[in-house]
Amino acid sequence: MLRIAVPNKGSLSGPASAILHEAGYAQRKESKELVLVDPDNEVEFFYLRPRDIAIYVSSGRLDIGITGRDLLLDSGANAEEILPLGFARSTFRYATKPGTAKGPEDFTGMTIATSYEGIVAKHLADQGIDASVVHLDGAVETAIQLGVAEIIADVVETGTSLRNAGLEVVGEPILTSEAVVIRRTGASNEDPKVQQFLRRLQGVLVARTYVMMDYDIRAEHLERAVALTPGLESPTVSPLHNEGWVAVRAMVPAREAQRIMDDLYDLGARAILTTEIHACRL
Ligand SMILES: Nc1ncnc2c1ncn2[C@@H]1O[C@H](COP(=O)(O)OP(=O)(O)OP(=O)(O)O)[C@@H](O)[C@H]1O
Ligand SMILES: O=P(O)(O)OC[C@H]1O[C@H](OP(=O)(O)OP(=O)(O)O)[C@H](O)[C@@H]1O
Ligand SMILES: [Mg+2]
Repeated sequence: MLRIAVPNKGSLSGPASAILHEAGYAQRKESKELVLVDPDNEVEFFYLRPRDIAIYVSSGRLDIGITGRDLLLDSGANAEEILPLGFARSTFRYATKPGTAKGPEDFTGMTIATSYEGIVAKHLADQGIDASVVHLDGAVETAIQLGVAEIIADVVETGTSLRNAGLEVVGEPILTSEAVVIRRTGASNEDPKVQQFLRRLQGVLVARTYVMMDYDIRAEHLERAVALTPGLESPTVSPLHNEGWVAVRAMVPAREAQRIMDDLYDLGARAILTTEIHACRL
């Protein structure tokens, strides 16, 4: 059985279970369940604290895990990223009250509060900055108001939490994060069960990113239409009963679908349809 770690709480938990469910795996019905066996797919899911997942995976007791890139790096665990998943996107940044510092070079002698001590200590050491780091579990934005630190280093998504605390980002982002699939560093790439798991998740990512587009067009405009909808390999072109017309079918990026439909219409295409893709293997 493939043993997989899944976040049990926080921002990663819901979307991680959702992508696994879309990929055809059984998922827990209740947030208190800690282990779930999916016998049909020969997989066992362990619902663990997101912060602990890299440690379990690096121990070799679990084959793979879903966690945040920032949590993986912070843990210092012997695990590596094998597939980015595109959700729980954020940046990790320093922030402070306006006027405190222009950049990390001004942090010398100051105290930085964070839940990600590993990332911050390494970043400061790499930059040769001599500052103290104080570890807090969460809600670190309040640490400045309460005088525990002059600077914070935290996850920033929309920036709302910082704004509400009267803080502003300082310096460049330390890193950009998203949910990722991880495995023990150097673990075999060839395990067919792991390969199948990754193909299924990739299939969901593609199905989320693309739509299927169908349209009819006069054969003389086909080349220009196909340039707009090149598909992944090459579009399917079928004859229509009406002579001089063909039907075209191709995958297109969902984000661009409306613009492509407008351009196809202007070229003379008609009966332009898009349909959602539910699953795929590339
Ligand atoms: N607002 C957010 N937007 C996107 N990703 C986030 C956000 N907050 C946290 N994350 C990501 O979630 C992961 C941290 O998960 P964790 O469960 O420790 O914290 P959380 O999601 O803030 O939950 P909580 O603080 O409620 O326990 C990290 O990868 C982090 O980048
Ligand atoms: O830029 P934003 O969109 O505001 O998102 C970022 C905030 O979200 C997370 O906090 P969370 O609500 O999980 O609380 P926590 O600080 O206790 O983890 C994170 O720690 C930031 O505080
Ligand atoms: Mg949080």
